[in-house]
Amino acid sequence: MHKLKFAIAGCGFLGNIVADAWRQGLLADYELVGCFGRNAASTAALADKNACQPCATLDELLALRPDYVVEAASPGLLRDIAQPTLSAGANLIVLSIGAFADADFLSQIETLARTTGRRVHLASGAIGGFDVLRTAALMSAIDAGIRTEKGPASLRGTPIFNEELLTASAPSEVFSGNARDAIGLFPTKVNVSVATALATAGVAATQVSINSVPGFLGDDHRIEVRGEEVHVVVDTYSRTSAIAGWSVVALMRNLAAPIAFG
Ligand SMILES: NC(=O)C1=CN([C@@H]2O[C@H](COP(=O)(O)OP(=O)(O)OC[C@H]3O[C@@H](n4cnc5c(N)ncnc54)[C@H](O)[C@@H]3O)[C@@H](O)[C@H]2O)C=CC1
Ligand SMILES: O=C([O-])CC(=O)C(=O)O
Repeated sequence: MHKLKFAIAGCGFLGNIVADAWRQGLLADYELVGCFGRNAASTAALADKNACQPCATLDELLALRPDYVVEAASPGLLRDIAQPTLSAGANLIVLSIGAFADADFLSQIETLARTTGRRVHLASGAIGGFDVLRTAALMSAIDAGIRTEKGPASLRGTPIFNEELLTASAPSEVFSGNARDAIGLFPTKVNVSVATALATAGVAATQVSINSVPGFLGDDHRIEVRGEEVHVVVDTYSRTSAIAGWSVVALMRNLAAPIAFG
């Protein structure tokens, strides 16, 4: 059977979930040909475990002629690899969707995807329901928003963090604004808000509320869209971000399936 070739860019937590799923036989239509990352040890570890090629550069990875490159690294890496990947004839599967809050970058990649005949697939990540969200957005003007709850410790390292959040007894809203400002403040923590915005009202008009909830473990993302005839709520709780890696596995299965969703 002819297999589609895929490669992984970013050999951390989520990249390994995809590779592990492949090794366990859940991506039977694919061959994992290589992986790439800036951390040589984690790149070598993923390659060893999966008997694929460890690559020190994107060029090395693209020389393996993958049909799909799975980006599981960072918004910065997505910016670096999107153009060369499409130009080399590969399709992209993206987790660091926040990079597409930049309208110029988004439009440049959209144009390139059209001219190369390749596609960029946005993984559902830690949320979902893009089908019904996109449908609702077509039907009438909509109000769209996403309310995220996180434990205070997971906000450490962000500009809004302070130690008092750790001892607070009540939930508090630590950010309220639009999706563009949210990803600017939390570049690796709210890809979900940009994904929601791209599926609904756009990054300027999609409301984002981020809440610190004492004692909360994991993330809860509640997306709500109201139109003239429809009211959609998509609420996803996940104890860890593993769901985002698994969403790539589900997406890849759909891409290769004879009977597909969407
Ligand atoms: N769409 C969604 O719902 C979600 C998206 N994400 C995003 O997925 C991405 C991956 O997340 P994790 O696997 O948890 O991160 P991680 O930190 O465990 O792994 C990322 C790997 O990519 C490598 N990397 C990062 N930037 C790089 C660069 N510029 N060049 C080469 N290698 C680079 C790192 O060395 C690391 O090995 C992140 O951008 C994260 O924000 C995470 C959770 C949900
Ligand atoms: O894992 C999550 O719940 C969300 C997340 O990190 C992101 O959107 O980047």
